[in-house]
Amino acid sequence: MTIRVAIAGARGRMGSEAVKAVSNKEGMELVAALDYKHVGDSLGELAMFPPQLNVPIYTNLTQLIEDEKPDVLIDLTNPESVYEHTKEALLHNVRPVVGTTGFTDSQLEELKNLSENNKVGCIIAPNFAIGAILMMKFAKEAAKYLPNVEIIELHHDRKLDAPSGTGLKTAQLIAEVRNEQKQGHPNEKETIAGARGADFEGMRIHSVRLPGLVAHQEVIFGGDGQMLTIRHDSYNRESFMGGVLYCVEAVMTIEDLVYGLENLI
Ligand SMILES: NC(=O)C1=CN([C@@H]2O[C@H](COP(=O)(O)OP(=O)(O)OC[C@H]3O[C@@H](n4cnc5c(N)ncnc54)[C@H](O)[C@@H]3O)[C@@H](O)[C@H]2O)C=CC1
Ligand SMILES: O=C(O)C1=N[C@H](C(=O)O)C[C@H](O)C1
Repeated sequence: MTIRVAIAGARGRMGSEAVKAVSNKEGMELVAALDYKHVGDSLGELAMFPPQLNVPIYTNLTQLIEDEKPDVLIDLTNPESVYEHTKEALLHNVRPVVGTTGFTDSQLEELKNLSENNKVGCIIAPNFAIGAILMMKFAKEAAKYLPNVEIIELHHDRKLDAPSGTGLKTAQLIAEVRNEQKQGHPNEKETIAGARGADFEGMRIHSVRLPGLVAHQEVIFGGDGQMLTIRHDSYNRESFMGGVLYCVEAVMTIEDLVYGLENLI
């Protein structure tokens, strides 16, 4: 069976890479793109894609679903749009594979309920790169033995959300095995607000944004006379595509919402 795939955010940094990956994947057909420009055009009319890419661009998701009947919607848009897209897809029995970050806890909860009640599979993956998944798994394991930990995530300066979805997910996984604890000196004071980073159950998350970066993270553990650093680097967006294609296949086999690829591999 060929999986009919639509991509929201197809003109973006991740979306355009996903267009290439899905178009070249046997067993998948790219049937439509959603973006908020170029309605009625096909992707092949845009300079960034090969002219033979005859895939219609929609600006309205409901219309896209009605016309093109995708099995899967890959969302690579932005924190403002992703929740509505995912909900809309689930309500129309289209299975979302979501890479976009920036969900609130209540949005995740609501989508989980919707996915389970409608028995429509959904994968929300803050990071599709296998190395990043392993970094998170190893960090969770290390935190059982070294509970003093800080996260430094580093990204390109076009990124909208901070901390990154990966930084947040790493902190959530560590919190599953670590009791909440305040780190640093009990009387420490910030003389410039934010100097100690964001506080997640006493764990500090620091967000660096610079041109030249793609997506990088260090999880640093301190112990008596020792330090452990677990680091992952994505040097390009191809690094995420194996995970994207894996999720498109996997989402066809599940009937609930999976948050994080570490739950599937
Ligand atoms: N899960 C993962 O492994 C990864 C996730 N990301 C996430 O993917 C998202 C996209 O990242 P980039 O590609 O760097 O961003 P980008 O800004 O390059 O692309 C976003 C695209 O979405 C489109 N868009 C925005 N609102 C829309 C709407 N309402 N309807 C349709 N299209 C809309 C924009 O026109 C643009 O083409 C971000 O949330 C980022 O954090 C990025 C890299 C890896
Ligand atoms: O915006 C990005 O680029 C990335 N976003 C995701 C995140 O917020 O963790 C995944 C990856 O780090 C790249």
